[in-house]
Amino acid sequence: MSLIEIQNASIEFNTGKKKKNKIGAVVDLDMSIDEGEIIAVVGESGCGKTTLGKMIAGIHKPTKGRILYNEKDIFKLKGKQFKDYRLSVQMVHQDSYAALNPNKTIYQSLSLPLFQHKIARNHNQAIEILTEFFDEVGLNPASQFLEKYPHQLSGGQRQRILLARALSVKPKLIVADEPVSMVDVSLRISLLDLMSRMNKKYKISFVYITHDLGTARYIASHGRIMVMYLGRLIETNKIHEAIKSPKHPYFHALIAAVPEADPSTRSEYVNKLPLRSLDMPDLLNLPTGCKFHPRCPYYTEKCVEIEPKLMEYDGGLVACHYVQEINEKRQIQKGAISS
Ligand SMILES: Nc1ncnc2c1ncn2[C@@H]1O[C@H](COP(=O)(O)OP(=O)(O)OP(=O)(O)O)[C@@H](O)[C@H]1O
Repeated sequence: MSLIEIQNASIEFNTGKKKKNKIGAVVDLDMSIDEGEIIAVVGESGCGKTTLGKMIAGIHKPTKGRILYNEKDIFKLKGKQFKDYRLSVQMVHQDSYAALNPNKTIYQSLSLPLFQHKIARNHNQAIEILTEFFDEVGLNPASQFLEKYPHQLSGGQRQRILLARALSVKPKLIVADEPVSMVDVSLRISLLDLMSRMNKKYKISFVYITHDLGTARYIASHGRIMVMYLGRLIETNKIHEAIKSPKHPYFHALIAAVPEADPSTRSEYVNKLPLRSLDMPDLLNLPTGCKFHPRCPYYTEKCVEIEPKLMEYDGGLVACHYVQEINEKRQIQKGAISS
């Protein structure tokens, strides 16, 4: 049984007073998250990753569709039950400075949810719980950090504190939205390792949101990837399979655009896919049919007219009318190169 099941969910935002000013940040999305699973959600800026994350965390209510948690619709949960859901799904944001109240010490900020949700009944219990999780995230002795204000800590330390805060309320799922993008490159791996450890030790599921395929591959090495384009899920599969052999032309182009430090480790898809346009369409003025067709080198009239649905292909799901033909073409090209 899935921990969370998202069924045909959409989120629209009004960007002006008129109906035509509505944008679909997430469109008809289906997805399930299993206990202990790590899913990386990738895509270009503005494709709806954060909106999806906030929807999973119960912050944005879908304008259509449902989110089930242990088979119950979370937006039909009342009072304490909804609060419990919000506690079970924690969100860690990229900007650790904005996520912490600058006028409160770390202890004041982190003990508040513990008291609110009766996880700690007094100061000593709160200190005990926070010390345990500060140790867990490598911030020891905890006393050295608890009395500090956010500005007195480094970005890496603040991000660890956010992870300790999330852990302290014993979540089932952490939605980590670009959690390492504002941290020094040298510290990124240790934070990703920390999340992997949390996943294994506490069986916490992770939805890891990023535009960086390298960190996605690292953290979700045994998990799944979901590729989003203009609010739509366009490809999903086990991450290794997907990166080794992307199926949707957009995902192929995304992978081919990643610079590799060691060219010998490049995947066979490193050959650039010459896109017809580098620009993303405007969400207020979307193309007809397949939303990728104005950029796709393989498009036909069918793509202009009909939006493809996700369909099973080679162990994953892909939303492309010509996935089979394109894949065959690639195999032939690959054969020609290697012979
Ligand atoms: N509260 C809001 N009101 C109106 N529009 C919004 C709101 N939140 C997001 N959007 C719009 O929805 C679209 C998707 O935004 P979202 O932040 O989910 O994308 P993203 O993939 O996370 O981007 P990034 O990687 O830049 O954070 C964008 O066009 C954004 O401007």
